[in-house]
Amino acid sequence: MKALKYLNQYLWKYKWYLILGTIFTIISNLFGIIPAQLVRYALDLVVETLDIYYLFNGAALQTEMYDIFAFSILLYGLLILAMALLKGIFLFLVRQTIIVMSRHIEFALKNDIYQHYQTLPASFFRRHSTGDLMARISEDVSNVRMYVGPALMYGINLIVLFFLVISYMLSVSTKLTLYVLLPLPVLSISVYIVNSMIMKRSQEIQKQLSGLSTYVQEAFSGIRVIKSFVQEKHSFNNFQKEAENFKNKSLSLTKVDAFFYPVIVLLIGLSNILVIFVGGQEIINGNLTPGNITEFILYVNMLTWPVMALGWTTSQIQRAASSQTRINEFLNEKTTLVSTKNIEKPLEGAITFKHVGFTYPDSGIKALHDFDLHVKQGESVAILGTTGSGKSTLAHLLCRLYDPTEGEILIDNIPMKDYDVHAYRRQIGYVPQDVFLFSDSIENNVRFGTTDMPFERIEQAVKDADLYNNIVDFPQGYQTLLGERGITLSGGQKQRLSIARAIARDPKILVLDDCLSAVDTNTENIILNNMKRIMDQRTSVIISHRVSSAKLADRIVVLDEGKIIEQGTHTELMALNKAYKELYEKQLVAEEA
Ligand SMILES: Nc1ncnc2c1ncn2[C@@H]1O[C@H](COP(=O)(O)OP(=O)(O)OP(=O)(O)O)[C@@H](O)[C@H]1O
Repeated sequence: MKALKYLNQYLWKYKWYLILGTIFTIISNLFGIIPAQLVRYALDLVVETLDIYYLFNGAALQTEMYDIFAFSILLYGLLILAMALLKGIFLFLVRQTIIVMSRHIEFALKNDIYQHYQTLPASFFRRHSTGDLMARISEDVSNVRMYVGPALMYGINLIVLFFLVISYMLSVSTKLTLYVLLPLPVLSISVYIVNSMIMKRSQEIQKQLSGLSTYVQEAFSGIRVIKSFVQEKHSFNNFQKEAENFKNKSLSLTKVDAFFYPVIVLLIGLSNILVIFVGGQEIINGNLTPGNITEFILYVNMLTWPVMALGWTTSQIQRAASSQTRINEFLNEKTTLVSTKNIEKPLEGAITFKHVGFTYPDSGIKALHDFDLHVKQGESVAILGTTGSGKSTLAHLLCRLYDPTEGEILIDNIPMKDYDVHAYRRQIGYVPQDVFLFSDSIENNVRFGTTDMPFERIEQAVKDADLYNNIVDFPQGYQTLLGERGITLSGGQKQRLSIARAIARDPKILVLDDCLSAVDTNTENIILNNMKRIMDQRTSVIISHRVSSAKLADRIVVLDEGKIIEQGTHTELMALNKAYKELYEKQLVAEEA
């Protein structure tokens, strides 16, 4: 429950909706209660006037009396109708304030969570699955909205109605009020118990459903593998098992539902029987009128729905509390990638690694050991190494996706940590190993949020990445849609588009993480030569496991198990006759073969 305190700031922000909503709830309930008294007056009028009416049997006055009597009844009827109409109008206003407030809170909360997600470091996204992140920003926020919306609305309504109805009941008869209220706690508790059962089973169904959807999503994403390994039958059997589980869980919920509603109706019926029995005795004793009993029955029935809603409301609050706990868990995570000095200045591009060591926090794997390297401004350095030697880790550190666990990195002789994180990253062009393109046009993928980027710059970047000829061949050119809604580019085209995106931003430091692996050696040479031209006076770090990508660099650094084992130019390393030369010859033989 404590977790829900977090929402108070939003409730405070939209307090006027809440205050007005409460006022409208009081008014709408008043218009709901007054008709019960009108019914009492009308009924008592009928009972009393009928006796007098029959006394005047045959007299001319009887017709006159009938007219007055019929007019009064009609008036009561019209008044009741008017009250119902007014109640409806105010109920509409209640929803227009409290439910609207809940939608505003949902919107604000979603925005805050999304914004917060974006501040969190890469390690956070490694620890949590995308499904989990999505569930917290969608399903959990929806649960929380049910609390600040419908649950709050029914809660306020319940308090107001209880207070009003019980004071009206007490003003008529204390004894009858006590009898009437007797079954209500039982009703409330049983609704709560059954609701908790429903909630538990619904959650299980929800979990099973998300398992089922994940299975189906994965099966269709990997449909090519399933088909080529002729695993359709096996895949269907697995699906059937999951679906069977889902069916059984849904049936168990239906059982509870089917039992629940008749029990509620029975308990309400019991309250009504009590009113008629005890009230009937009171009428015989002359303490109450038939109008009073009718009024009471109306009151009891008025209380039933809110009492039923009490169980629902409490379980919604519980559900919201557990959802908010999950949301708070992420909101309380703070990024460790902060800057103390927030320096914002144009970079020149000199990079110094000083005894840098790095251990991945989640796996404990030490990816870099005592790494020392100085890259001059404008120099191009190739980092070469076997798989798992720590090359991508270097790229992550250069983009400040992680901070070194030992030593430090200096950029233009200033610790990287002192730069404002965003201002620093804006000057880095990063081409990741796993290319990621958005389901958008080619132009927007290159532009990527920089709305004021001139089209000529995009075109030049595309030409430098050797993608121009491919794009002009597409019927829609730069407006060609990619991803789910559009075409699928080949692996090499994707890599080149990703390079165009990085160079279009005119970065001071370019980090290419093995991003030429899917292009042929010829294209690789064209791109690297273009890169040499554009990156003149800028620094580039070219990470690769291919010698062909490395040999054009000013300097080559060979990495093994997170340590530098050789460095120098292509000619120097060839002369050294060690790891580089061995790799070069191996790859040359493979290429010739
Ligand atoms: N996010 C991560 N969390 C935990 N361990 C990681 C993570 N990324 C990499 N590692 C581990 O760190 C080591 C270095 O990985 P890295 O990706 O830097 O190698 P690499 O040289 O780029 O390899 P490749 O050429 O195959 O991409 C590996 O042992 C890897 O398993």
